Amino acid sequence: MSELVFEKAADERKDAPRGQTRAERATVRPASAAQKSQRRARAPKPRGLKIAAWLQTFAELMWLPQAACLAHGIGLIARGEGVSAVLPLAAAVLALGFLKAIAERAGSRLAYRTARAILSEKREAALAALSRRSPLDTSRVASGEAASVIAEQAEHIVPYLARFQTARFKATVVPLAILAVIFPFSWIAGLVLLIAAPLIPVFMALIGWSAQSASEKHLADMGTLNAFLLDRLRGLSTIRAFDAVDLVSRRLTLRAENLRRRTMSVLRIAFMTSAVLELFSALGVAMAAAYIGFHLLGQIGFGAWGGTLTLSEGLFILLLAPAFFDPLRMLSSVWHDRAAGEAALSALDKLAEDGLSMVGAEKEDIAPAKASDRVRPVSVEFRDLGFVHQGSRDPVFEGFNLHVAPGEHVALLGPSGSGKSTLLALLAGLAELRHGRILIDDVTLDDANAARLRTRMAWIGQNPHLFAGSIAGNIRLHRDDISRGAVADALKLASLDHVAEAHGNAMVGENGAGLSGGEALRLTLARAAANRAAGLIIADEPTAHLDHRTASDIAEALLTLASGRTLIVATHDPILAERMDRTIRLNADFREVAQ
Ligand SMILES: Nc1ncnc2c1ncn2[C@@H]1O[C@H](COP(=O)(O)OP(=O)(O)OP(=O)(O)O)[C@@H](O)[C@H]1O
Repeated sequence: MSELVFEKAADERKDAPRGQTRAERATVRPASAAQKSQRRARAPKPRGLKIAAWLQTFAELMWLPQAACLAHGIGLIARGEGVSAVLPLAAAVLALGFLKAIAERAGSRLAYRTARAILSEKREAALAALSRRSPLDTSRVASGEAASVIAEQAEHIVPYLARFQTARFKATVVPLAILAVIFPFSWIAGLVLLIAAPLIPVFMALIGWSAQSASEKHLADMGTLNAFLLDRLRGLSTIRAFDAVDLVSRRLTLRAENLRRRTMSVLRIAFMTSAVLELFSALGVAMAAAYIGFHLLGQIGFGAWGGTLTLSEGLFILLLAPAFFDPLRMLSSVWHDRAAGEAALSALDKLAEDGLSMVGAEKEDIAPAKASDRVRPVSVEFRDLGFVHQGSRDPVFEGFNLHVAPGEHVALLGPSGSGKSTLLALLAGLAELRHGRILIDDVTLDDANAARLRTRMAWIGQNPHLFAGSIAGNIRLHRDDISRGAVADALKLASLDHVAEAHGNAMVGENGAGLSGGEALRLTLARAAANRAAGLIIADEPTAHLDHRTASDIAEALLTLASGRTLIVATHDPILAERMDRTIRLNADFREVAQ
């Protein structure tokens, strides 16, 4: 039944609002304050990230004992001690360095692995939600937009989780630990750092507000440009046919220029953030160094709790001062990961939301039909059917009844909008009924049975979506259980074997480029034929937009395919309808059925 979903997805373009395709709309829009706080609440913090943050913080803290050993060693050398006194300290510095490197590496690996696992989970959830959604759901995200979010923007989550979250934790713990170590030696050096430090977050927050909005606008523009490109590439032949290539390329240039300006403003803010940070950290370190220098020279006597700092103590403070600012500098360098990461998380979460679901969408892991399965025609019954489209007030069906016997071939006729396609979609379980039941071989099409029943159906759509690839690949559609022989039989049945031979291993282009309209339809017939267990063929206007000769060829192939199977076909074609066992005429008021 997967082909049914694929083909309906291709029809989604007609659901886009007028004047602007959904693909054209921005993928990530600047968020309101409420949305932002919601997002922050959603940022995942699993155990792996917490452990990674602790490991990296531990690695950073290793500098404290290293600095102590270095300062003490230099103090010993200054006092004229021999190399033997310094050697154990040098060994300790080396050993601590190893420990630091190991902890740093383990922390980074764990952080990246966890972030990638979260990304995969989020991607899977988004894809699962998309596959559960009914093709009738008009609020479904456009394919271009979904592809851009899942494939490209989602990658921003990794640096956000792996770098920003751990950097933030380090920036909270490490400066406090360093202050706690410096204060017992000199309250004045601690005070200098304590005063310089908060200025950094304050300035970063001030700059961060504009950075956040600039980043979001940048991402939104990137999404719009992606969606615009994808949409226009898909419609390239239409653009050429209407001689609009120049106009479209001018619009593209305009959008690219907008994106360039946005990128520059994000970069400007990024440079400003790091300049401010460097300034304050340099000032902080310089002031601490000036105090220590003058204190050691005896020019400033206070600030060491009434005592005097030794050379080792002074050096120790001097070595720690830059390390005090390091985590803050790191945090600023990954500051921009946050905006992009949170926007990507929110876009993925939006995709993972459930909309109008197919019946039994949760149970898609049903074993496919085996080659040995024999085709068995099925009976179909619509009993007191009531259905209203999402967002619509007028019911399409109200008290509709119809029985189709096993092996019967039925045509649904009726004016445009009378509900033919809707009836076929309901039969395939693409939407929940308002009331009534659909029985297939006396089994109710409900959440428990729909997935299994769908394996016994084959769908032939009006606008079959053909994927770029070989003809055989397009028939098989990743259904590995379909053998080469089955593909050859299906091609023969759809009278497509000579076309397949002529094509050889040549690829069919996107949307069936390289095949005629009739051949593309035959390919859909072959897809249905390859499903050996399909006892029910559902065909939605298979001969629409075809010339008389091709239409009659397709009708012939359809009848061959449907022999020994139940066939329900929606059509406007009286010649095709005539060849069916029975014709059902749906009235325009959607209620009555005339036979
Ligand atoms: N996804 C949808 N959401 C809301 N309303 C819909 C949706 N699809 C169809 N409709 C509406 O339901 C009614 C029946 O549409 P349907 O496509 O079933 O008619 P049809 O008989 O197949 O028409 P046609 O012969 O032109 O294909 C129409 O009024 C249509 O506007």
